Amino acid sequence: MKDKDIAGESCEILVPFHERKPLEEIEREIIKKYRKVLWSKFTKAIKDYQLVEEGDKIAVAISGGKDSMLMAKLFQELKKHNGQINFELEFIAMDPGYHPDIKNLLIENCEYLKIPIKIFESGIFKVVNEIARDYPCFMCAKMRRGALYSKAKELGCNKLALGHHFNDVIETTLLNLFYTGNFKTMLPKLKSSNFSDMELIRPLYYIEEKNIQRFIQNSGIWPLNCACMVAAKKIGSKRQEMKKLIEELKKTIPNADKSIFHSAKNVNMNAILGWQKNNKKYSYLDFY
Ligand SMILES: Nc1ncnc2c1ncn2[C@@H]1O[C@H](COP(=O)(O)OP(=O)(O)OP(=O)(O)O)[C@@H](O)[C@H]1O
Repeated sequence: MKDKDIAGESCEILVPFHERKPLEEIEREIIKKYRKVLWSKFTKAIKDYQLVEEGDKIAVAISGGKDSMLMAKLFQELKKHNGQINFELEFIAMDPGYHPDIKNLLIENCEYLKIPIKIFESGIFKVVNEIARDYPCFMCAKMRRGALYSKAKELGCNKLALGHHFNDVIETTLLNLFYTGNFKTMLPKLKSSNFSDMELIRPLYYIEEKNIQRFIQNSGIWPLNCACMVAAKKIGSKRQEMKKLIEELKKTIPNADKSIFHSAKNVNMNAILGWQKNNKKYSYLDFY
């Protein structure tokens, strides 16, 4: 069975262009054919934001989707080719209560790609379905983050890597702007507020989604497209709405995506009405 049969209705299906390529070829292409759009962007984010440091033990969170599978392979390549920094990797996959076919697809893909995942169960789908029917996505994301941090900590890791990429960053920025009226982006790393000595890192920060899709489809892999069993059929995705909006904007403003991304680096504090820091609100008039 192909996973298009089990995906939610609102999910985009990534259909491979051809049969699965041999693993050695997939690995080689990451650093050769996709050097500019994947490998260099991954290493640049790591360097710019010091995402990987000496002695780190990093829990790489694998959902089985295209983004986190690529992230796993990039980390494995980094370990192979980087001689300077000593770091260790754990690959963790949380089973929130997947359909058995989804779980099998996850396991089979990871076996083929030689990603040694540690799967653990959380029962999140069941809990969310029972106690948070009206806001399942919010609750699910919160519980998922907690479950991943706990597992990472249990394995002795000091960092948790998530597969958010460039487009997730700009979509989040616009979601905040349009739906909550604030300016807030997604950061490349942050300290956990609930788990001491744990950091969250996003090494795909500079990587564009279209290049991840191209790589995955060219590799011949069927990723998990949308494994949600709770909300997928109930709600349309606001993120999808932002994605479409950005595509429209790019037709007339080709660099719109890059400008949204860079705007979070170029905030002019002399032309800002108000801001929040550590839960405290400030107005520019406080400093007038
Ligand atoms: N069940 C899970 N087990 C482990 N990690 C997860 C799981 N679900 C999500 N993650 C992590 O959180 C990141 C963001 O999750 P989200 O659901 O937004 O992913 P996505 O955009 O569909 O990415 P992916 O293609 O990797 O699934 C994933 O890239 C992955 O690193």
